Amino acid sequence: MPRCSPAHWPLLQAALHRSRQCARQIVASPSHLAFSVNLSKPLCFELRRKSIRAYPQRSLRTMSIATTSAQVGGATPTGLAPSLAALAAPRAVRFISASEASEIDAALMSPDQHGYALEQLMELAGLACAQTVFRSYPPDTFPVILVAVGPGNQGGDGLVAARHLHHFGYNVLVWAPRLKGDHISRLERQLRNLDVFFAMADDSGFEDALDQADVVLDTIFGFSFKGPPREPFANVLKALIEESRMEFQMRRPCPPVVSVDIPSGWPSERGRQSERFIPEVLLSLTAPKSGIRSLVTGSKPVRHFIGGRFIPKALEHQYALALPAYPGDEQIVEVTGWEEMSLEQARHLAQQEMEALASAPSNSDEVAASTVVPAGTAAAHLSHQADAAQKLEAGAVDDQQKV
Ligand SMILES: NC(=O)C1=CN([C@@H]2O[C@H](COP(=O)(O)OP(=O)(O)OC[C@H]3O[C@@H](n4cnc5c(N)ncnc54)[C@H](OP(=O)(O)O)[C@@H]3O)[C@@H](O)[C@H]2O)[C@H](O)CC1
Repeated sequence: MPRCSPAHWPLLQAALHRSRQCARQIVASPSHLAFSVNLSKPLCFELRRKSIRAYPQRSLRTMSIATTSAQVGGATPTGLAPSLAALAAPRAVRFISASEASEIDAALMSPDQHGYALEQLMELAGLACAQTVFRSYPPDTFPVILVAVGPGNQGGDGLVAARHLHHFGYNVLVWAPRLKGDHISRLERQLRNLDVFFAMADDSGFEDALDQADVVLDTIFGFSFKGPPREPFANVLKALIEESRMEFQMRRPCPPVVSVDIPSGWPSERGRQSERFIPEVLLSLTAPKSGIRSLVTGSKPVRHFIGGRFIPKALEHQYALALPAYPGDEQIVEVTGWEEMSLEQARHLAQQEMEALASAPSNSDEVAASTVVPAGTAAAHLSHQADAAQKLEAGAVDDQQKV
């Protein structure tokens, strides 16, 4: 097994980065580090005194590097491992169908499987919505937000988001014509106690609020929308459809819209272009849905985030979700312009991660000290590590790198 010195780490990072390979699942202990690489193009690494050579090798499955904390310059392996994963994450997402999304929700909320309560997931989903708005349209430039709330769970996400957005410093207007159920009433109560403004629950209430808004959070319908829109939502959706927007633009430019999972009114799998409005930003909860493929990929993708940081690794593997790494403590990760990953590729990746996990150190001391670091905990170090790797790529990683 090769020995690794501190000088090798940036080179290894650069090699992974350059070859766009994926170090997905990392197992680290004070004395051992192992990670799997994306087997679409397996790599072997040869460590040299001052450089590292990477070359394709068919049979290689998991690379192991023996090291010690002393050898990595005092940095903890858990600190190093995530930066590798983040640097090398693949820039592709897998799209799931509406029925897969419902199945995943059911598994998350089954007491016998993952045990979540809907309210917990809604809270995290709503926080992700609020973070997406804040990241895309900060309140110093876009102080007034209209949150359009629908009758299902996505409407609940919207009410949670409205509360967070209030605390983030926005002036929040809520349009919510059909609030029902105990939990939804509690969320409404929380907002009313914060003096959040509720617009009249009809078309004119929506249009007045739209007139004042600098940005709109569209949480009317998610992946359970079916058939032609029914009142009281039909006219409001018309107002958001592009042609109606143009009329509106004669009075004032239409505010940008942030949609969740799928723009409201879009059929979740396919549908006519004329029935759609185009949001500026899309947040996919859990994983992108197949209905938004054309919106977020190709030559003119809208800004795209993934949120809903609550998927256990086992579930991610079961559905081959191939989720990207979330940076640090954030609830969203930006994936704008990422292309589609096929189901086959995603399954392959899931298989590799499971193998990497299975090949974790088995020695009892090591197991006790080891930490399984999912790629999702990785990217806190992303930007400065990426800069460092780019510089290294330009200079230190020389012609010895053959990939
Ligand atoms: N795991 C996660 O990522 C989570 C995501 N969440 C969010 O939940 C939605 C899906 O929630 P769901 O309640 O299943 O569905 P919707 O929010 O899309 O709305 C269903 C309601 O919409 C009504 N509906 C459906 N079609 C129409 C229509 N054509 N016209 C009018 N109204 C319509 C439907 O009414 P029915 O009478 O048909 O029952 C429902 O009332 C997901 O997208 C995420 O945003 C969860 O919050 C947490 C987990």
